[in-house]
Amino acid sequence: MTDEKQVLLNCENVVKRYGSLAAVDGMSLSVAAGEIVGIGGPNGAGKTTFFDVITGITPLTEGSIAFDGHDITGLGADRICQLGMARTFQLNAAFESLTVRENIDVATYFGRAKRTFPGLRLGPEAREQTEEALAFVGLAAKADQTVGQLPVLDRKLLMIAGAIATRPKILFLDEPVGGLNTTEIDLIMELVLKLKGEGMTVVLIEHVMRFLLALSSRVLIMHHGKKIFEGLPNQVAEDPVVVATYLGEGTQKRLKTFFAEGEQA
Ligand SMILES: Nc1ncnc2c1ncn2[C@@H]1O[C@H](COP(=O)(O)OP(=O)(O)OP(=O)(O)O)[C@@H](O)[C@H]1O
Repeated sequence: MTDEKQVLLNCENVVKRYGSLAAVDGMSLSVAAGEIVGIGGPNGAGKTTFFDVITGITPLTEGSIAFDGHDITGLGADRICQLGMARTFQLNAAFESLTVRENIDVATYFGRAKRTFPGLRLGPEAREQTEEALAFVGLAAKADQTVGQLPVLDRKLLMIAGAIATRPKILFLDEPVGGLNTTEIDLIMELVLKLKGEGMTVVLIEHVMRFLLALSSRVLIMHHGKKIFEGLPNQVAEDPVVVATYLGEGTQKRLKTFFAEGEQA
């Protein structure tokens, strides 16, 4: 569990209602600096909505969120980003007709408290943020390509680049490997480990359990807007409620083998 002194993010009893539907229904989560926390759960469990509420994309209905010494409950996404929180999206969101570099420039600009209006002008420090992010994810050689031409892997890398260009203290990744093949999944895994190596705190949502469980130091499983499990990665497949509502027996068996082989290695 997290040490009180190191807590970077603290969500308490967060509720998000859409009409009569409680998409997030009393979620609490503490994340310590340097942790990788994984969130899983069936489709429609409320995982993305929980990210949306934390990152200020949509206002919460009830509860409170503290981040890095600030009460961020009710703040907008730009202000929250400027305080050091960045995210990627499940869909490959990008400005299709802009180049890779221009897309990251937009993110860099969004993350800066001091913006130069009018127009999207970046000073030398902001330029450096964009170039660093490009290099970090390995997209520097494609910086001048139009995003519309990029394959799925590069689009995923682009979103991560945009997020880290804002120099966040915490990074939220929403299904960073959805739609990728095994080699590509491994590449993103390496990238997340590289970020962790640099001290980044990460919260990630993923259905690819191998990815989720290998990277996370702690895992939460959501169902109907609620947390139904919180524990170590190797405990997930042991939990009867998680197996019944999410994993199924086939995945449970595969995951048990995965951890047994890991222990032998
Ligand atoms: N803007 C919205 N308006 C109304 N209902 C919404 C809205 N956004 C999400 N929901 C509903 O909230 C519930 C949770 O959706 P959410 O996308 O957060 O789930 P999820 O766990 O991320 O699912 P997935 O794994 O499929 O991405 C769903 O029933 C969804 O239809």
